[in-house]
Amino acid sequence: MADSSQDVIAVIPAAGIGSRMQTECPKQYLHIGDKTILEHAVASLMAHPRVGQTIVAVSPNDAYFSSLPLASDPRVTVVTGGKQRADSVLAGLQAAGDAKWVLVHDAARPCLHPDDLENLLAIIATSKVGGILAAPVRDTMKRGEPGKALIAHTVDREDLWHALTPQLFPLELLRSCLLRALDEGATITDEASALEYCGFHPELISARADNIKVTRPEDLALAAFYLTRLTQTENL
Ligand SMILES: Nc1ccn([C@@H]2O[C@H](COP(=O)(O)OP(=O)(O)OP(=O)(O)O)[C@@H](O)[C@H]2O)c(=O)n1
Ligand SMILES: C[C@](O)(CO)[C@H](O)COP(=O)(O)O
Repeated sequence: MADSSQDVIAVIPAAGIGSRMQTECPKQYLHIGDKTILEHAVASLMAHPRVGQTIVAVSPNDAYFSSLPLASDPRVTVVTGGKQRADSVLAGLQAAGDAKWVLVHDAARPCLHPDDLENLLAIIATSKVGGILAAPVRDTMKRGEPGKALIAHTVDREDLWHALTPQLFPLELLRSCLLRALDEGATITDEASALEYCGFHPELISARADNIKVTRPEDLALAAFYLTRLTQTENL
């Protein structure tokens, strides 16, 4: 029977190939300690009492997911992802039950801090549009000349943020915005961009910068370091 305190579902896009990581297996299946990056990412959401059904979108050619304990967890549903990240997220949403809100979290972000998840979920009490975890830009930002490694100008970093995940939205609103944006050929790199395309202004929830996405080879050691620190300080 569904638990009514679990009013949020989670969708984990995990159908990427990790081309920038240059490893043999997709990066979400690399191990940090005794778990894969995907398992760390899923566990960080499932640890929250409000999170119920968790939907993982994997590649049609995936050869790894079925051997993980997650594959036989009754709270986990697996779906086939698509060509782009947004297609994978949409495939996950199409398999969702009747929860009102959905958290979307990259399979490649294993270092989510529970306080950031709590801060994001807190907006459910006041928001009709949803929001995302984000980190204010710290460095001086340069715009390059198109196609050249030459500085065109310095970009004002005031009000500039790094978009992170999880991103939290009313399920039906996200589904309809993604369908419209994809149908109209918009560029959608995260869920918020689908809502922006449809005229909404999701909230920015200031979050820790150590919630990194493992993208390039050098990120793996950093993620392992952050995760060890998180496990030690939070007793996870
Ligand atoms: N068609 C796709 C592409 C990406 N993703 C997922 O979206 C998240 C963020 O994407 P990114 O870091 O770009 O992952 P990859 O696409 O795997 O990496 P790359 O761009 O280096 O190939 C990852 O969890 C990835 O598995 C997905 O579910 N479906
Ligand atoms: C969703 C995301 O992680 C937000 O930072 C990001 O957009 C994923 O894709 P990218 O191609 O690595 O930007």
